[in-house]
Amino acid sequence: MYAGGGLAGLSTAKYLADAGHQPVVLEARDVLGGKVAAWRDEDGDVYETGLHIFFGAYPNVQNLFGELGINDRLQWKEHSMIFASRDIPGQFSRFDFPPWLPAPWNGIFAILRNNDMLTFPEKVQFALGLLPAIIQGQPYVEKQDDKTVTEWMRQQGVPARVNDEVFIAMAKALNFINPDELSMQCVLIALNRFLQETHGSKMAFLDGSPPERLCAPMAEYMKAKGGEVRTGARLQRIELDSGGRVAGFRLSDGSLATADLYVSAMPVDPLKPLLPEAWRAEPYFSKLDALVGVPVINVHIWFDQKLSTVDHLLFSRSDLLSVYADMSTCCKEYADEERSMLELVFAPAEAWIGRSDEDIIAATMTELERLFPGEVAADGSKASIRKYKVVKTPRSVYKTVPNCDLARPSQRSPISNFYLAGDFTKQRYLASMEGAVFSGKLAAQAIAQDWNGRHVPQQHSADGASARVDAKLPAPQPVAALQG
Ligand SMILES: Cc1cc2nc3c(=O)[nH]c(=O)nc-3n(C[C@H](O)[C@H](O)[C@H](O)COP(=O)(O)OP(=O)(O)OC[C@H]3O[C@@H](n4cnc5c(N)ncnc54)[C@H](O)[C@@H]3O)c2cc1C
Repeated sequence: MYAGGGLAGLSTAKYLADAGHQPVVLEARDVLGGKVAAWRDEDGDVYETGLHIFFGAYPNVQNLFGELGINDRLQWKEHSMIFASRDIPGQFSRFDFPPWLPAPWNGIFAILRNNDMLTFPEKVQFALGLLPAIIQGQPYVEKQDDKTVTEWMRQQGVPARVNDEVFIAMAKALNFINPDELSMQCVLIALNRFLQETHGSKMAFLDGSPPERLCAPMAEYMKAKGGEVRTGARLQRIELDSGGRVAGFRLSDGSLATADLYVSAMPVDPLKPLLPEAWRAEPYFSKLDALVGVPVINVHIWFDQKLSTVDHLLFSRSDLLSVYADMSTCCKEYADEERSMLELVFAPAEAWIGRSDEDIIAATMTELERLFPGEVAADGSKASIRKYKVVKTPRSVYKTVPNCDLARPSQRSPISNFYLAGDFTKQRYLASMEGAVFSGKLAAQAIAQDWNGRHVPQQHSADGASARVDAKLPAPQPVAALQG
């Protein structure tokens, strides 16, 4: 029984269905996908919770697409990173990764070739700052969770301009916050993947609405194996038995959903208030208090004409915006040769999440004036807005501030019949679609290990006692089959 029909819940269910279980996914909303959820407006146009990019460094997502037979739905773009100029309106600067060079040389080549953003001495100083990470590897990366990106830059003697030119954009893209808040560990994890894997930073767009093009095939796959998906089924209380284990999920309609095993694949913010009092003293659960979702806003503007955009993700490097794309060019289902639809991530959004849609659109238009000086005017006197949609997520992915990595829980909880999945749970891919899918796979793997019928699993009880748990479930497939 799984609460949460985002990518983590669907991934857990998919991999447990593969292992012979009959998962039931309970999703509170009437749409699957969670942070990749999307809707259609009265014209049939899609608007989304977030502009989503898939990276080459997402092996579990790519395996999943392969297993579902939907590889062709990923629209891979040129291997480049494109940044708007901070000083010259309408100018862009590219980092092009040559296809004929393997990692890390393709990345080094791309950085050395770009002279618009950093000078050669600044690149050298940044590379020197990174030396400890290159020499000491993962232990060093983990230690950097105690400082922000800005603090790390200062400590390593990296010029402040490197922070301003590159890392404001990167921090906003990674976690919707600025580098003076983001943990340096987060940046090093991303850089590591991008520099170690030849295609790590290559980007793809899904070819249409995520609930239809990705979540539906996941749901169909597990349903074909005996699973079930119920939308509009909101978990309201976790009922316990006399031993402190889960006895059932009480739903908001008053019904009690029962099963052999329970998984929460909800985001950390709605999970915390649902944790039973009896579990709260356990550090595994109490430390979740340190994880808090960050606000973000996703803006869609449909224009009456085609703007001069490219078929790629763009880093806006503007104060209020993070990344954006012309979805009428980048995404097959949203294609329109005559008119643009810009999808833009508005971040940091703390000060804006309570503001009206009109205010947010007006602020976005002012930023767009700089990005499209010949085509967009804030007063709408150039390209006109046909319509817009603003989707606010007051608590999105967990805010990756220093020291919060320690609070991320493993998928196996101290309660023997309760597991966690979700991008915030411990896995090596941060809060991302890859992290969500991988967390589901790890939760399925933990369940398979604990309930494989060949041994009685250890109960990791809050009081440290080991209790017997009946292995009632069908024997799953070998655990190795679940690994990414
Ligand atoms: C604006 C934006 C842009 C993003 N861009 C990218 C990107 O480019 N690349 C990338 O990799 N990642 C990106 N992400 C992050 C990515 O979307 C998430 O990391 C991932 O989708 C999280 O999946 P999840 O299953 O862990 O959580 P969620 O998607 O939040 O799913 C949790 C589910 O639980 C449900 N739920 C909540 N409470 C209950 C309850 N009481 N009972 C039952 N169900 C409940 C929710 O409705 C939801 O469906 C972006 C996120 C946002 C918001």
